[in-house]
Amino acid sequence: MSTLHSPNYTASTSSYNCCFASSSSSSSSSSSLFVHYRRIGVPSVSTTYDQKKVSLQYRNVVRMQDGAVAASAPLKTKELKRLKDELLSVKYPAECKDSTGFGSKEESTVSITVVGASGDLAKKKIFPALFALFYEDCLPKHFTIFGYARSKMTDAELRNMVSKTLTCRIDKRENCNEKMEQFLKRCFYHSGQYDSEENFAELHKKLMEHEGGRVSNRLFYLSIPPNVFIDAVRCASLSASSASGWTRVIVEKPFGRDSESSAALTRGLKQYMAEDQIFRIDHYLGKELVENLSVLRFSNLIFEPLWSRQYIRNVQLIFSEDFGTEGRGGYFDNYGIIRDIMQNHLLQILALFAMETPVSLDAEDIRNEKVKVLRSMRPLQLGDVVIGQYKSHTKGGITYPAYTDDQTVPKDSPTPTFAAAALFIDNARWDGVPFLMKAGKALHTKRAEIRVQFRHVPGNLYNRSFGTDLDRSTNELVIRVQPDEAIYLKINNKVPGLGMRLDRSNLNLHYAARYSKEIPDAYERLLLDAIEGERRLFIRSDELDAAWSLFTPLLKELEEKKIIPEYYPYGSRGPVGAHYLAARYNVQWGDLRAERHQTD
Ligand SMILES: NC(=O)C1=CN([C@@H]2O[C@H](COP(=O)(O)OP(=O)(O)OC[C@H]3O[C@@H](n4cnc5c(N)ncnc54)[C@H](OP(=O)(O)O)[C@@H]3O)[C@@H](O)[C@H]2O)C=CC1
Ligand SMILES: O=C1O[C@H](COP(=O)(O)O)[C@@H](O)[C@H](O)[C@H]1O
Repeated sequence: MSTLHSPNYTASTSSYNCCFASSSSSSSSSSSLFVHYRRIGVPSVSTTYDQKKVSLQYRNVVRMQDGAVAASAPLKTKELKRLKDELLSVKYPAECKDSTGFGSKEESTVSITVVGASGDLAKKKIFPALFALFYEDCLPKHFTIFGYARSKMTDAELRNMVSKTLTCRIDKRENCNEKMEQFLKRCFYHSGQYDSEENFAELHKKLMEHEGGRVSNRLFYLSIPPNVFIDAVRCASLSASSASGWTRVIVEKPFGRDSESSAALTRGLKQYMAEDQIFRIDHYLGKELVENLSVLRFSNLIFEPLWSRQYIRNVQLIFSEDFGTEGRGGYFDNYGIIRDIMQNHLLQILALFAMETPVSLDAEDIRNEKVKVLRSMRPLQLGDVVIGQYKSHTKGGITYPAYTDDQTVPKDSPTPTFAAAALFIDNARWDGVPFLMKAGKALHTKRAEIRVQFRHVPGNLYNRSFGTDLDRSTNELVIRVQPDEAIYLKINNKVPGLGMRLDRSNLNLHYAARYSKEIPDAYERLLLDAIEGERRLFIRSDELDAAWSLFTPLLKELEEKKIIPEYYPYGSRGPVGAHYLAARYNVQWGDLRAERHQTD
């Protein structure tokens, strides 16, 4: 057993505590080393961490589950010392990356303006994500946050509003209140119109005061309705751009309603900003398990060889919410579930799932592959789509509203709140494999997952043991994006005992059990990436065009033919038509099958 001694490496040059354990004593010629270092709160955004260097030089150094580093193979004392020195000179990145985007750390500053700061998204997601980044020391030393909206508010009122939605990580609550106060002191407010260059010029003046003559980098987060996107970008660009550093804009969806309006929006934005200044956000790309999709595929030998029509029978992308459009009916009625979820979140996941191996992890290489796969897809056919809308339902004495009970929704609205669709990728890898999507509001459960159903084992010796439902014997890989993140693979195994009975079990990577760390919110990752100029998780304009060309003809047809949605009760499993659609491709929805068979 290793003994643990902690030389408490908190020298001023190091931001980490280290502890070393040796198998005998530290003076022995051969020791095993256990190094655990933990950040102690010094901002590390400009530190560098060369993991490659460490792993090349010390092949027996491995990263552990909680970010610790361990070297369990015996090391010579000289090596041990060299490793110690090396590790102390290398800074651990925590969850933050190199700050190359910030310019020289001491000289530059980042100003983040949340345009539409009085709104729902700003309160619910953007300010909490910025606070989480601050809490994790991921923001640069010099930063300022401005809220901008038409509502009249003082700085104190903004801080009061923002403070109501801030929370600290549940796994690390040290100095929580203190950190919140420090954060709120860096938040300010300016009231103005979205189309007023004059009002943005006033904002510019205030930003300059806070920037104090440093190189200024400016990020505008457009958390406003799409009809004012271009006005706000024009004013920000003409009156509040940085003269010395970068200026970037994060644009929230919806990016148009169809190919034409999306192209018009892109043209409008590009009048004032270059493509590399525009960060189109799809927050599903920032979710932990969506980020992990490429790691799973490209860093495990066992998956990639199976990742094609040869072994995969169908892929299912499932999104469901157990609440309706409450409060957002006005927005939703103009878009519907296909535009709200399928054309962006689910399609983005599909592209990452199905793309070819990119040349590198560079943003452009990944986005090139995503565009290729989107362009290989067949536009959706009306016959391959089922739409639904939720109706009122009473359960346990509680009456849940119909979609059209919302005051902001017309009584006769045909807008779908549910849709299921079969999509196809006409390329060599995926020819003939149905990709089934299902998205709905006011269903019985909240979940987002990817289900990969594999083919039957040819000539399976154990077929007799499975009874009549042979589909139950096929392997299924489930990537549960939320809630309760997990990746599990269903396999067949023998029930222990003298007989020969088969069972189905899950090989399960359950995140909560495996990692004690709280999973960051998608907006944290994406905001940090935008600050750092990392575009990998943002949508490029040609990707957007390709995505819209798949859905626009269908959306037009649905609207022109005034297709009536199939009604389903609030809190149900959705329209039965979705089952017929799946059955046409010889598929059973994995989520519903899982509910029928507890072990699935
Ligand atoms: N809320 C959410 O969960 C999500 C939102 N989005 C997108 O993010 C953006 C912001 O969403 P959200 O915060 O919900 O939007 P809100 O409707 O809350 O609008 C944000 C702010 O914009 C201003 N505003 C509202 N309506 C108008 C209007 N007609 N003309 C000009 N200004 C207006 C208001 O500020 P003031 O009156 O003070 O100027 C409001 O506080 C939208 O594009 C939305 O589609 C995307 C994903 C999820
Ligand atoms: O973009 C949107 O996403 C949310 C769901 O996001 P999640 O992170 O909570 O899963 C959805 O409710 C909303 O309608 C849609 O606009």
